Amino acid sequence: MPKTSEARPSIIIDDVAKHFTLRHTQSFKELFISWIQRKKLTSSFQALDGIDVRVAEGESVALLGYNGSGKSTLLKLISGVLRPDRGRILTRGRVAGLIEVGAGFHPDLSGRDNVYLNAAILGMSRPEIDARFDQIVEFSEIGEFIDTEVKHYSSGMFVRLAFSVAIHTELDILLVDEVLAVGDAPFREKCKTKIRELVEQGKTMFVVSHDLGMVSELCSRGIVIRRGKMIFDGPVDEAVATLKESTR
Ligand SMILES: Nc1ncnc2c1ncn2[C@@H]1O[C@H](COP(=O)(O)OP(=O)(O)OP(=O)(O)O)[C@@H](O)[C@H]1O
Repeated sequence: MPKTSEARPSIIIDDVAKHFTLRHTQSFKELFISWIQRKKLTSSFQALDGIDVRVAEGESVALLGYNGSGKSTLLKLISGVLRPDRGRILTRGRVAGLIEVGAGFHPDLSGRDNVYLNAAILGMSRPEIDARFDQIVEFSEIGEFIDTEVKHYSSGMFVRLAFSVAIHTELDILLVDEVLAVGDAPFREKCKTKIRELVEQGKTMFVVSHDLGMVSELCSRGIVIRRGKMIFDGPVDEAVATLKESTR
């Protein structure tokens, strides 16, 4: 599918800014001393500023940047977990976020129960989950551990199950934050294949990763963020080069 700006927009990010308030006290004593000394108890940190992005339906976009540049914050804004201070974010269709993977997982529940719980959170009905349950488990390769409480899972198993649930839901936009780094090599390959399939089906993909080889393979477009500002938006190879040339 040609990735032109004439395609229907899937995500519109319009002059978005987000700040966080940083606290500088821990205990009541510190709070009291700061108050006596008239020291500021908090400061404001601008995590994102003036972000303008339009993503067309079916585009796969890599979000690149060094640690703390604001990538996860932007994905959380797109998914609606956070709200921008300024600007607006519009998304078309259902957004499935692999952001804080397993955030909806309950450690004391079995893999099976967590599949039902998370798929329901992602908007699937009970009959839909019943129909896809075997596929979800098969893709995750959890096998006989599906009835074990997830607190006994390894971190890779946990991510595999969470990823599998998310990609088997009915989605239009998939937000992927670094999860692919956690699975082992065979699973990563399988995820890449699945992501390519989803892109071919016209789904929109926003991928955050430090694995530049992988994002170059999966994405056609790259956006580079440095200290909360967008410094590049264009072909993914040029985005990777821009990142490598830039400093934190
Ligand atoms: N809830 C919060 N409260 C205060 N500061 C925050 C909060 N969330 C993020 N930040 C700060 O905002 C900045 C951007 O964080 P973010 O997680 O978006 O970076 P990132 O580019 O995803 O980094 P990484 O590559 O390390 O995952 C960081 O300095 C972080 O400390």
